[in-house]
Amino acid sequence: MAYEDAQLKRPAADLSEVLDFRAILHSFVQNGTTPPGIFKLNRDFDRPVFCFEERPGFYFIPGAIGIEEQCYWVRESLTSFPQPPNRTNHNAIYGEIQDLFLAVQGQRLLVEVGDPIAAVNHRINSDEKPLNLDDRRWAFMEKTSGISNGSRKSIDAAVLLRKLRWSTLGLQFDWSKRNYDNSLAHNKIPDKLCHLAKKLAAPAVEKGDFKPEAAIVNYFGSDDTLGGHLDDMEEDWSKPIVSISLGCKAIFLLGGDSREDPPIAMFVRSGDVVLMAGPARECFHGIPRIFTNEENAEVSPLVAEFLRQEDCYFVDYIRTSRININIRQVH
Ligand SMILES: O=C(O)CCC(=O)C(=O)O
Ligand SMILES: [Fe+2]
Repeated sequence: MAYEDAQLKRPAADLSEVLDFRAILHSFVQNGTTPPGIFKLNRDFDRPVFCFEERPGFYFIPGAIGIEEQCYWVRESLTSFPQPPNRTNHNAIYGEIQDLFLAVQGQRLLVEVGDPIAAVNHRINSDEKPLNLDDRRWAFMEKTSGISNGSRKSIDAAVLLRKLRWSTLGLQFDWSKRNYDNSLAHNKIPDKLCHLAKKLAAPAVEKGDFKPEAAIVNYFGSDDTLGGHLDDMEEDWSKPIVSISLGCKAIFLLGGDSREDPPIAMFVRSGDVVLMAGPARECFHGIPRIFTNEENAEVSPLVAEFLRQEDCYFVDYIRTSRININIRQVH
């Protein structure tokens, strides 16, 4: 996942060069035409599916997810997906964090509560089973509790949510070994996500079945990018990666199988779905830019839906963030 690629990282200077599949869909519906090098799949699916002549195995489904469903997946991405045993980028520093989003709503602080010296003293001075403070050294506390004063380290739950960069569902991906680690505790990928991924994957599944086993959820704040990379840790590359965009608009760069191939730049908006299967699994790709300013983020329908549901914490988050859920068959 971590192949840096200067070419893919560079933002497109001229946005008029960036392909806009919403406009492509619009003209296809109006007059049945597509730009040179792009065609619509002939087979019938719920929505038109577009492909590039020069990138077989890559599929773009504009507006594949409706607005209410987008809200549902944003909620899940912020509330249940980061819950243990799913791992997040915060695990390495804080250990398991339970109920991060509830803590944001409660305006709490994550406070370092474990005190290694107290634990040793406790062990020396008592016959009791030693306190297992090393397992849970951080806990959420009320800001008013006063415990954050003094020498204890603490961090605002809202800051932690901002710094959430990824969570992993189903089989857990070990970023240090760049591989799936079957021995790590995990839950099955949620049924609803499994059903959705199977349905979305259909245009890219020619034979056999697509079995969603793992997902990586990427969270992007305004300056976050994802460098050019390949997802090459899954066994069967004929199976697609199903990639769902939520929140702010971004630019997706699709390179070729060589770093020399000039990448194709396209906008990805909330509700768009990309599939990469077969030869497209060997295409470098990345996210060089997300748009968090109001006029370019194109997130207002989603914001309006959350406002209707009176969910200000979701609104605050999604106004300036993008979430990508990408689902994979591992074995
Ligand atoms: O954010 C995206 O649209 C792409 C994510 C991706 O390529 C990945 O997680 O491997
Ligand atoms: Fe990827």
